[in-house]
Order: sequence, then structure tokens, then C-alpha cells
Amino acid sequence: MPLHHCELCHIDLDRIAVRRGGQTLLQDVSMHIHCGQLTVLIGQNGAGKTTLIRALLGQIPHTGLIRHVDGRGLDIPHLRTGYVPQHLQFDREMPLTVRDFMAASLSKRPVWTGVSKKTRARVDEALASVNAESLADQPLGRCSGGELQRVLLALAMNPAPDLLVLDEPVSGIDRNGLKMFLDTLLDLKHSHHMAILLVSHDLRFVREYADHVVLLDKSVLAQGSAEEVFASPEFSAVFGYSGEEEAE
Ligand SMILES: Nc1ncnc2c1ncn2[C@@H]1O[C@H](COP(=O)(O)OP(=O)(O)OP(=O)(O)O)[C@@H](O)[C@H]1O
Repeated sequence: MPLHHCELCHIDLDRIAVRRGGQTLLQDVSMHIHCGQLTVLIGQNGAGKTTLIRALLGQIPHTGLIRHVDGRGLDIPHLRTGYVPQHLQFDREMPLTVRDFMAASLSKRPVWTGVSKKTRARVDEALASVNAESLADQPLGRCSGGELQRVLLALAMNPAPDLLVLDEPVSGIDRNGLKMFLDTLLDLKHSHHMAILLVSHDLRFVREYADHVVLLDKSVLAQGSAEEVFASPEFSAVFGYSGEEEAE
């Protein structure tokens, strides 16, 4: 399927390849991630989705080009990236509230000096922007999977990035929580016109929410609208059933 160009800025991935431990994990991955759009990366376990995200974030070496380009095709320096990881490893017994955790992450001041009024206001605003203001005084260790994702999203949005990357942020969240999370993402997409790249295994929600879908298996097998990708022979070959069945 051809790449679609638009007049807006986008992140341009050109023939990205990653080799590790003598193995080719990604090869010839070319795609655009447009601002103002939710791009969803799908593919089976081990297809290389996390690897692509790590390459995008500069965490692992890759070949090929990653450019941030404006509507005229000119380079925009310094791509600001926000990242919501799959998991957060921490001691759940730690006596730390969501507000303290956010304050420690957003402020340069040592935690033991307390939270300044300015930081407190910034934390409250950040939590409110993801509909999580009620979590401020809750211990971090008591947050559910969905609540924790909101807190991490609030952090990734401060300051607002050009590209927000979320690696399967919704695993372990019930369907209502997932819908709430995706609705928050939609609000952010509209209010900030940022590019969002989301890895998801939930194909029903992909169909409902994605502006652009990329099917990955080491390289890009298909990309386009959800309808186009779900109807492609590549989709049936990867998932073992037609995307038309998924819609029923
Ligand atoms: N550091 C590494 N060295 C060698 N191989 C690796 C390394 N990291 C990941 N891999 C392999 O790369 C392949 C792609 O892994 P990756 O985690 O990117 O897949 P994924 O599509 O995100 O899978 P999932 O949907 O299960 O999260 C897997 O076969 C994995 O075993």
C-alpha cells in the first residue's frame, strides 16, 4: 500500500532496520506518523513493535533515518517525545502518593524539601488533563493498572511532546477503563494536535479509534486506514482470520 502524504507535519521513518545478537529484528520499516492522528501499530507477539518504539526513542541503535518534517518537507530539529511504558516496576509498599511521585518527576527540587505551591499546581493541572485529579492523594502502590497508566500519561504529557508513544498501555485494564483511556487520548490528540503512536493488541478498539494502522512483522506488511488493513490478505495471513470477521 502506498504511503499517504498530507500537508501537515509528520515523523518520517525511512528504511529503519535493527539488528541485535546477530538477528534481524526489523528490516526496511518505512512509515509516516502524522501529527493530529492516532497511528496504531499492530502485529503478533515478537513482531518487533517494542523494538521499533525503542529505536524511535533512541534507546537502541538502528540504521535508516528518523526525521521530523514540516508540511513543506523541511526538517524540524529536536523531536520532543513523550513515552508511556508497558509497565512500571516499583515497590508497591513505598509510602508515596501520586502527587509526591508526580512532583518528584516534574520538579528539579529534592523530594525531601517538600512540594512547592507552583509544582503542586502543575501536578494538579497535569492530573486534571487526564481526568485523574481524584488520584492525587492516593498512594501510588494502590493505583490500579488503569489509574497508573493515567498517571504515566500525565507525566508523558509534561511538557506536551510532538510525538506521544504508548506501548500497549492498556493491558490489564477492563473494557470501561480502556475506553476511558482511549477517549482521553482522543481529547489530547484534538487539543494538542500531536502525533500519537500506540501499540495495541485490542483489534476492536483499533478499528474504532485508529486514524492510521500499521501491520508489522519485522517490516511493514500493510498500512492504511483500519478498514484497508483489516481487509488486506496480509492481515488474514498474520492473524489467521479475516478482519471482516473481527467487525462482526
Ligand atoms: N535485546 C535483544 N536481543 C535479541 N533479540 C531481542 C532483543 N530484544 C527483543 N528481541 C527479540 O526481538 C523480537 C521482537 O521483540 P519485540 O519485543 O519488539 O516484539 P513485540 O512485537 O513488541 O512483541 P509483544 O507483542 O509480545 O510485546 C522477539 O523475537 C524478541 O525475542
